[in-house]
Amino acid sequence: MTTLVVASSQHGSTREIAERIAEVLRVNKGVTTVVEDTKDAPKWLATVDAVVVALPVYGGSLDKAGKAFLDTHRAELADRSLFIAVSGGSPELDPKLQAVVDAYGARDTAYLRGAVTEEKLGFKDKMLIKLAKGQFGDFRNWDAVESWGKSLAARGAN
Ligand SMILES: Cc1cc2nc3c(=O)[nH]c(=O)nc-3n(C[C@H](O)[C@H](O)[C@H](O)COP(=O)(O)O)c2cc1C
Repeated sequence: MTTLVVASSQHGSTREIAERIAEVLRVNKGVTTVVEDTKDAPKWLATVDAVVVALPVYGGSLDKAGKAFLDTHRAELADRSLFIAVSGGSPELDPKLQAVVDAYGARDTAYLRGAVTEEKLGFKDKMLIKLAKGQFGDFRNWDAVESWGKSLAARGAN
């Protein structure tokens, strides 16, 4: 059985989280994994039993491509073990967004802090972060990422 890890990522930090989740499942739990972006992930859906979707928060909403993947494939995902990881710059996930995430009926969800790297952002995005009084930095907690990733093996990602 293969676990599909879908990485919806605009600047790469959520992709690295998705890759680390896939790596710990593979190395520590012997699970066959594949990591794909939202464009290439659909072709795997028919052949996998478990799907982990990792997507960031942008401008107070779930990343458009990641949310579109969850919405478009809702029926197929309902027949599989689904896990959702949200990444964001804020210390905590807005409860309104948590409610949106919960509505997908995943077996488990996690909020894993991401990275807001000033050098990777264009002028407009930098201004948006500054206006929102957001912080720049790499807030990813790799211990939390790995421990959540490993925990999925006992809950259907195997
Ligand atoms: C323009 C912009 C808007 C953002 N808006 C939010 C936000 O509303 N809430 C939040 O928690 N993080 C916000 N972030 C932080 C991102 O969620 C974080 O940088 C995430 O790790 C980005 O993932 P990516 O590198 O895979 O694109 C924002 C980042 C940018 C650049």
